[in-house]
Amino acid sequence: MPNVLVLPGDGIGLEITPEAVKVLEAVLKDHPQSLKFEYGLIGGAAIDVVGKALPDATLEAAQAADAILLGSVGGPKWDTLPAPQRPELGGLLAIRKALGLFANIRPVKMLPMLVDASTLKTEVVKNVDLVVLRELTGGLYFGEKGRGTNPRSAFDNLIYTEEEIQRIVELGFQTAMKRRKKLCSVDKANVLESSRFWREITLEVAKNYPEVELTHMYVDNAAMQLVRWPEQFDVIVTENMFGDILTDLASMLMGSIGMISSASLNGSKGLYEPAHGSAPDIAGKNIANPLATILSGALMLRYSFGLEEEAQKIERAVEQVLQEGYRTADLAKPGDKVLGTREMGDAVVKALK
Ligand SMILES: NC(=O)c1ccc[n+]([C@@H]2O[C@H](COP(=O)([O-])OP(=O)(O)OC[C@H]3O[C@@H](n4cnc5c(N)ncnc54)[C@H](O)[C@@H]3O)[C@@H](O)[C@H]2O)c1
Ligand SMILES: CC(C)[C@H](C(=O)O)[C@@H](O)C(=O)O
Ligand SMILES: [Mg+2]
Repeated sequence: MPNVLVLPGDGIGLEITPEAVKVLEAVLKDHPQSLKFEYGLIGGAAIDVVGKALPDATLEAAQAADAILLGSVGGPKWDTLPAPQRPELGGLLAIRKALGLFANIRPVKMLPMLVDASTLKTEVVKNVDLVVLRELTGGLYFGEKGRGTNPRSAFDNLIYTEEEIQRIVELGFQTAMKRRKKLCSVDKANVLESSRFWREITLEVAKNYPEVELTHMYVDNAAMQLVRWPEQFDVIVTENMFGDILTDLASMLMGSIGMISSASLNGSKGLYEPAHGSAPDIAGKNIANPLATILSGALMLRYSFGLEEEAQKIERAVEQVLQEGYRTADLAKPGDKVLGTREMGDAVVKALK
């Protein structure tokens, strides 16, 4: 039986991962393919218990697992630690790098019943259906960093190799081929040498995909265009930090940061997590939106286990619950039926039936 390593992490990670597990168990009940869930520590929770954000036992379990479900890491309690030991660098970035999870897929699709929840006008968001492919194991996050020779200065190096660019851009073209055949590569080639190189490699890869319409866009313009006319995008491929920022922005097209799921892939293994963080401001109150994590569970069934039908069942159940007017607080408008984190998980399970 395939096993899934569940890493709840910190803050609302502890509240949202059980809801995704609950939904995965429910959708696979009576199914010939069942999953075994194992649990591990990551982030601040791991620092507190074993003194390390990515314990060896967690990494070994992740290497052995067929897929990983992660909540979120970080919080004020660990903010004063030196950067490499913090939950973010020492935990999350470390596991992404160790498993070579270079491709982060973040779908941004407007659900019709959430059009009203968006802060943008209906006509701007109603047809949004795009996917961001974020390079996840290179760039600024992983370059050499530190204090300069003048200790009152600091630096972070942004380096991309040909291979790192090629493989994510290649996936961008392959993804576009299965969709509307439009790929927008986002960079800052008017300033950054790494972006000029990114563009050069992208143009080389493009020769193998003549059917795909390739455009290049500077990241500042891309941020503006995502708000102005998001429908123009089909597949966006971009480097690590630009993808981080643009996907938080894009989540609001769907009404909430609590709606954006993600899959981080290396070609054989997948780690699935919501794009949002540990939300210390609402942690422990049973008000966080678990849908991004539940939808990440659907991505797990799709990408790691080939269970497309079951993945769609989860997606349809989420839509049904929202269609019935149920909302977590982040999505709620006056008159909506507001559910807590657990109750939203229960509602999705019920809608599966
Ligand atoms: N993948 C991750 O584990 C991840 C991602 C982003 C941030 N972080 C970490 O999380 C901590 C908090 O960071 P932040 O505040 O900048 O970002 P955040 O995403 O945790 O929260 C930003 C805002 O969105 C809200 N929010 C986030 N998820 C929500 C959900 N599911 N339902 C309802 N509201 C939600 C929060 O309440 C907060 O107001 C930091 O330590 C940061 O490093 C971790
Ligand atoms: C917590 C942080 C390191 C992480 C990132 O920037 O990759 C998060 O913001 C994300 O989007 O997954
Ligand atoms: Mg982020």
